[in-house]
Amino acid sequence: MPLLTLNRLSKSYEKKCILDALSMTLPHRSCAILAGACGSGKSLLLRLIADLEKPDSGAITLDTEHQTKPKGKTKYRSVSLLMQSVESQLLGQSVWDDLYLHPMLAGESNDEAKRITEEALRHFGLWHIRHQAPHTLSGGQMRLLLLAGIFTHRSALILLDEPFANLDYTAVKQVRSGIELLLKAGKSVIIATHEVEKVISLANYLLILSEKKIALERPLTEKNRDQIPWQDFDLKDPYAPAWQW
Ligand SMILES: Nc1ncnc2c1ncn2[C@@H]1O[C@H](COP(=O)(O)OP(=O)(O)OP(=O)(O)O)[C@@H](O)[C@H]1O
Repeated sequence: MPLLTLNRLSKSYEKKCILDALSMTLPHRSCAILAGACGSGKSLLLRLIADLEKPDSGAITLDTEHQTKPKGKTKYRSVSLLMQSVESQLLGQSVWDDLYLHPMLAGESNDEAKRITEEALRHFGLWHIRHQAPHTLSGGQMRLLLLAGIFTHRSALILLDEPFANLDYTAVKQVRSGIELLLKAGKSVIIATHEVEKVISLANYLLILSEKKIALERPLTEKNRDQIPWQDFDLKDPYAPAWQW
């Protein structure tokens, strides 16, 4: 069974149809790029998968059979979403506090939450700035902090909405290394992005959203990436050097 199956999802706003009987599957251990033009519905699709909004019709099935579920009273999530508006998702007074909220909200004991927080901060290279206020971090550090929080969730599937928006090259590298840590931990990731070239070397699956549906869905490899009809969907950045990431 695939990790995620979407079956004929439809969604309209005030009679304007945005997604129309959209279907797709996502294999386990995927790092998928979700590409598509502005306004095609990428963010909406991620919100539907994260259960933040309901479709008008259709079904979403997630296979959590193999997910490590915590014992006892601890809650767990199946899907975590990093939204585009980064600052609105940072809640703590310090980097430490912000990360600590994740295991605390999941119902971990104080000691376990402290252990998880320290581990995630060290793992994501944020330990040295643990006393800094989140709103004083750079854009790349903010996203890393959010990825570190998601790392503690035990979610099977992680959704990232435009994780490279407004970042310089150093920050792009930081976010890419954060995504690599999530992948190494066995999580699957869907990355909605216009900046395909920044993540193509990490990705192993491609989803293109066009005309209210997934118009193209296939495994992505170094060998087949040049055969994808990127131009048909206006997705290859004419200003970026060929896939150099
Ligand atoms: N809550 C809402 N109410 C009305 N229309 C909405 C709502 N949310 C999204 N839309 C519309 O749905 C369409 C898809 O929006 P969405 O933000 O998902 O696109 P996108 O592909 O993520 O765009 P971008 O790449 O620019 O971020 C747009 O036309 C948008 O105006």
